[in-house]
Amino acid sequence: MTPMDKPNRLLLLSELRVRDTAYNVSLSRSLLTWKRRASSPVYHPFRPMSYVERCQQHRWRCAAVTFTCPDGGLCQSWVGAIAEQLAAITSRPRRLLIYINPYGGKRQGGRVYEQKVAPLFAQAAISTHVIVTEHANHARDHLRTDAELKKYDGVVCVGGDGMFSEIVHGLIWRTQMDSSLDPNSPDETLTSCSLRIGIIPAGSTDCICFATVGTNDPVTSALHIIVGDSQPMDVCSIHHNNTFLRYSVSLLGYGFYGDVLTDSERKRWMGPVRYDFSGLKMFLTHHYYEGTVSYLPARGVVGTPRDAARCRSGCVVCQHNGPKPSERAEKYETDDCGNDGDWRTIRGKFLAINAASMSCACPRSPKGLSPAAHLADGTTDLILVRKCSRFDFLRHLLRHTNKEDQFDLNFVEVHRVVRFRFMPRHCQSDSDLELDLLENGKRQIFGQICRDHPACGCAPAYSSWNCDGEILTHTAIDVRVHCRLIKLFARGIEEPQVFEDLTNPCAI
Ligand SMILES: CCCCCCCCCCCCC/C=C/[C@@H](O)[C@H](COP(=O)(O)O)NC(=O)CCCCC
Ligand SMILES: Nc1ncnc2c1ncn2[C@@H]1O[C@H](COP(=O)(O)OP(=O)(O)O)[C@@H](O)[C@H]1O
Ligand SMILES: [Ca+2]
Repeated sequence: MTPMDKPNRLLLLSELRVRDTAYNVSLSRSLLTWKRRASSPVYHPFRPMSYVERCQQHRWRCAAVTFTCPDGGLCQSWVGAIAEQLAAITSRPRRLLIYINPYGGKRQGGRVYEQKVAPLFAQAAISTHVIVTEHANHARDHLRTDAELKKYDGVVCVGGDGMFSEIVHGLIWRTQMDSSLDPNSPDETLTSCSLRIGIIPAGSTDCICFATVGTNDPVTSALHIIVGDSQPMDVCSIHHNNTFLRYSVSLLGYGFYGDVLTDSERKRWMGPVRYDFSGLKMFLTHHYYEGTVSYLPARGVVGTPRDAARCRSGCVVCQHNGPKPSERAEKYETDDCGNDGDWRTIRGKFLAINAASMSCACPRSPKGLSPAAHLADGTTDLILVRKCSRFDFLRHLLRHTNKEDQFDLNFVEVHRVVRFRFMPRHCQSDSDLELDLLENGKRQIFGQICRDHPACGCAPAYSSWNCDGEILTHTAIDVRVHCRLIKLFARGIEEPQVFEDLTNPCAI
């Protein structure tokens, strides 16, 4: 049962007991509730029943309750009715394909799964096929070609954002091949994946889990999978010269976040703390990059990146803007009869160019890179941080960790877009290239040396794109949002008031 569901028809209402305390217990379709009352006689025990209990900070736990009642027949009616209701819920997965990355985060993926998740899946009678990956892209390639997807109700990854990205790439690719679509065409309207994806967080940032559930807790994620939650999510496709490069669901970042990622990969032995070291180093290095950003603003959508409202469970903005706002991109281009359409262009020197297709909230930044971004509205928030002083950049970064608005600075701008392109300055045209050849050549040579010597002032001409934690091989890219291309076993972050009056909502 999701909090958005309407109250269901009442199926059973009885006075039952838990130990010596009497309760009015009611069962409606998939919702079991009990309220304390004063009462008496001899009671027959049911067998213990598991249910989901909400705890602090969006965590869920599995709890058990044993009811007793005065009459054996009534007891049977209750047990039968509950079993019948649970069997009737078709959204709950019965068979899952699970990939464990033993290499991500603190290298605890296997242990986390065996100790915290497998017992819950067994208790919920979910059958599993578990694959521990042996190398990078093992899960992606298995999903692309080998996996018998018809046998499963969902795919689960145990790992970080990089591991999730592998699953997304495998599933989207397979779905497009099955639909005879060409992933190399940036203008193709892609087919949404039917299988839902579950994330058991065991990586370094785990931003996709945090931003869709509200916490990075393996047990909570396992329970969202068991109750069969579903959260659609936007996906950006990234192309270079009509060649497909990658998909992105969270952060696509050039400049600061690209440099942090490139530097941190060399420090993977440090575990998740590598990002703090590389973050500090890249902040001190203070490289900026020149280039041109063009974008198509999102039109006809409700919501802006500066809204106070947040994307939460049952988000009305996502409901309003879906299901296919990404098609607006094509509409703009054709409406304007070959002109530039509604494309806007900005040239400049940037410390960071970030596209956040969701808030990108994570433990390092609980409100995220773009706090008002939406999971399933068909848009991405394009954040441009222009060249500024170190002090000002620090002010901007620190605002990711407190209540102040990180966009309320004169060197930062944010646009809600459906498509954008980036061209680094030195790729712009042959004449530009000739003019800059000498200078650029020097910079390239010194850039290599000077990465580790920020004081000498020589900056590299190019950064890399950080695409959900993976480094992109190209800098000039064409990015397009595909509305609701995938679905997660999640429901979005719940507002506290959603569950204050639903204390015992889900039987397992
Ligand atoms: C001086 C105070 C600085 C505070 C800056 C805080 C800003 C943090 C924003 C973090 C956004 C993270 C977006 C998520 C990116 C992940 O996809 C990616 C890979 O994750 P995983 O595979 O689980 O390792 N993580 C990163 O790129 C790390 C960025 C860290 C930046 C400091
Ligand atoms: N068995 C493996 N050995 C090495 N790398 C792997 C393996 N399985 C997956 N990977 C790769 O590990 C990288 C990091 O994975 P991820 O789960 O995101 O951890 P982290 O959050 O620590 O980056 C991803 O690029 C993924 O493709
Ligand atoms: Ca979005």
